[in-house]
Amino acid sequence: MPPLPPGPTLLSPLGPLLLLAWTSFNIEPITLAAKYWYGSVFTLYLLPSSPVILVADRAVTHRVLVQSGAAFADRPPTNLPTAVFNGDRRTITTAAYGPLWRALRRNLTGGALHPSSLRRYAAVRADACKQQRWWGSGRPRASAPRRLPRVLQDVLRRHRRRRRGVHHRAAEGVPVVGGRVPGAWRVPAGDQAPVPAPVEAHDVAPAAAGEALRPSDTSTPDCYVDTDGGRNLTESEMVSLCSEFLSGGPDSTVTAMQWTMANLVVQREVVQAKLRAEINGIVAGEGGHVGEAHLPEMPYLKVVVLEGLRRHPPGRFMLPHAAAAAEVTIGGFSVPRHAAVNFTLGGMAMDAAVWRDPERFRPERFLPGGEGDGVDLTGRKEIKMMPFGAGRRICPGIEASLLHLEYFVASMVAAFEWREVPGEAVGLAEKLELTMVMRRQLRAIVVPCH
Ligand code: HEM
Repeated sequence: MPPLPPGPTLLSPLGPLLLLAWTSFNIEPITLAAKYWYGSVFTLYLLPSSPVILVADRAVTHRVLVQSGAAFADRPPTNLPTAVFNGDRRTITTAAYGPLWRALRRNLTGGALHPSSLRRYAAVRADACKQQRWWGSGRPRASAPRRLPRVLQDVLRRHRRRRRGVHHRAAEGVPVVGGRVPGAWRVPAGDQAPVPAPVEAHDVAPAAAGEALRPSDTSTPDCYVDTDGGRNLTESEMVSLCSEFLSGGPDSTVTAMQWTMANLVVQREVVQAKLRAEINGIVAGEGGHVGEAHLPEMPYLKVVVLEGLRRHPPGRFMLPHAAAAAEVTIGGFSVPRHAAVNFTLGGMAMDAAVWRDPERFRPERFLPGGEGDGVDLTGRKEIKMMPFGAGRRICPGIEASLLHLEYFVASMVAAFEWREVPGEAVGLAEKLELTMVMRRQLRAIVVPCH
């Protein structure tokens, strides 16, 4: 077999110390230096026994994730803490590439995240926007950071419907433990492709944690996996699935939204004013209220959101991938079966070979004639930026996230002018938490426009 990709051996003893010392330790600068010294495929030993193979080249990433199909669509085995929190590889994010992963993912994309489902929740989003009206006091407020996560989580969590008198409470279709748990798809046993089939809803009384689930409603609610080979999901599996849905999704979206709003505050007179002019031109006759039907008519809004995702991708790496078979190579180097393989998603979006003046927030680069014109976020043809990943494991929340970003950014800009607090310049320094957030939270004066 060819050797592992080269990499800094010094990190082998230092890696665990760095990780222990800083839980939010950002390895991005190390990957930049490693790329310089070792080329675009290299190995980092953040834990001595677990090499991470990093790919820092757009063309190689395209070959590995898109052209090679499923070759790198697996995930590495989970360590103990991840297994505790993620139901031992029984969530979409952690499941091995295979029938369970396919079933879980199809249930999400064909159900809760299906465009028709997303459309159905337009009223919840509109309601969330109405609740923001109190922001417009003209006084400085840390509005965006405090309210945005709540607004989005409201949207994702409080999807209420009444069917035949039964009140379902579900997070875009994900069962909520402790409330009413909607039924879901049955995953057939064996290796055949899972065929979704609705099964009954269940009711978990809040006080009855641990008790058996009782069928309570035979309507067909939004779905999630309920059974696997004929068995019910355990409560801990349900919690893991709910948590996967409710934590990563809103967190990444809110992060992207805050960065976009921050840049709109910094460039109030140019970018924000241009965006408001576009929005007003479309919604002026409707009291400034943005409806989702208006969004396709707003090309500048789209490029503002794209530039936010390019300049400040919430994650700088993907979730770790792994080879789906033994004896696989990348760029002539060996990739052991269960080794983590990752991609420098953040670095690629700042690649000066593609992006002119990449540090600058400049939405115009995505307009006709610009270097980002026609960019494909799924990276099917080529990878220029990939805030949602690429290939088989690409983020299934991509459409939902773009809708939320466009709708909320447009609504916030239509309703308020966002101004810098005098004497308090908006800082664009970063801090690594679950996602790459603003080191100093955005504070802005929001002035009602209507
Ligand atoms: C701006 C918002 C978001 C960004 C930037 C983002 C980004 C990503 C990235 C980079 C990955 C890793 C892809 C890979 O490993 O190849 C991912 C995976 C995933 N995302 Fe998102 N995401 C966002 C929103 C959401 C939302 C709203 C949901 C669902 C409600 C979601 C659910 C998932 C799931 C389940 C996976 C795992 C996919 C798999 O392993 O097959 N994400 N996301």
